[in-house]
Amino acid sequence: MRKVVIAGNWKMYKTQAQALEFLQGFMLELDNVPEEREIILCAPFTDLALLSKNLHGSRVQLGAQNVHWEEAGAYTGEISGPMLAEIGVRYVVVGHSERRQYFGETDQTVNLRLKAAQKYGLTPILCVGETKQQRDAGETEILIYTQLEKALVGVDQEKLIIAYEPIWAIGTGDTCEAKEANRIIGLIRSRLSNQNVPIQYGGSVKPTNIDEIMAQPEIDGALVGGASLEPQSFSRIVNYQV
Ligand SMILES: O=C(CO)COP(=O)(O)O
Repeated sequence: MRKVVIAGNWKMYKTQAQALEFLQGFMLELDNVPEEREIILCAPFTDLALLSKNLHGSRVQLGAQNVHWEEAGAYTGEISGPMLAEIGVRYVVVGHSERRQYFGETDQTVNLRLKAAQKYGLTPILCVGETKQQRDAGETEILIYTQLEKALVGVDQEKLIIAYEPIWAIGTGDTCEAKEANRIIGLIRSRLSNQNVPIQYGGSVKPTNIDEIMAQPEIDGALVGGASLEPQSFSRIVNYQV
């Protein structure tokens, strides 16, 4: 059985005060969420220790948005797996398109980060997805296969989540049709050796489209940006109706 995993990616939003305010509203809305749904908040580094304390004993797990491949070293501005694990972080987003686009992330560095995450006990959420230009050129499948192949060399598929995030659907309100997301996610699964890897959809997931997305047989969850910032909208998403 594949696990359902709903993760919020807060990106570069929320001071500690704002993170606490979010929890006050959000935690009240989880009572009816079926137990088998994994709920993760991927927060900025400065929020993680505080969130860890406040989420202790709750069902909400903590994720980071990046991890370096070395245990320690002269890497100004980076963060290591042991630093994250020590404060209770369990997941980490790796290879998000914003990191690839603005911070020079490549399939090779994605691969290094995935292996490091696993080495230090974190479950990585690997993001893959095409640009509008690549989609229009009919290159979606080959691009995703290449991203997967290069990212997954030496990676343990027992401790992995994948998120299909078409770049043209991120932050645009332009969601990928649920059926098309389902098709691509099926193709991603066909390239994996472990058929139990949860595969999420990400890109303009909202309270208004989550039910249709989660109704798709191949889609195991969502990676949610903007709509994870408000307690009401993210709680509606984790409370999706089947
Ligand atoms: O990038 C995303 C999640 O990682 C998606 O962002 P939006 O939900 O804001 O489109």
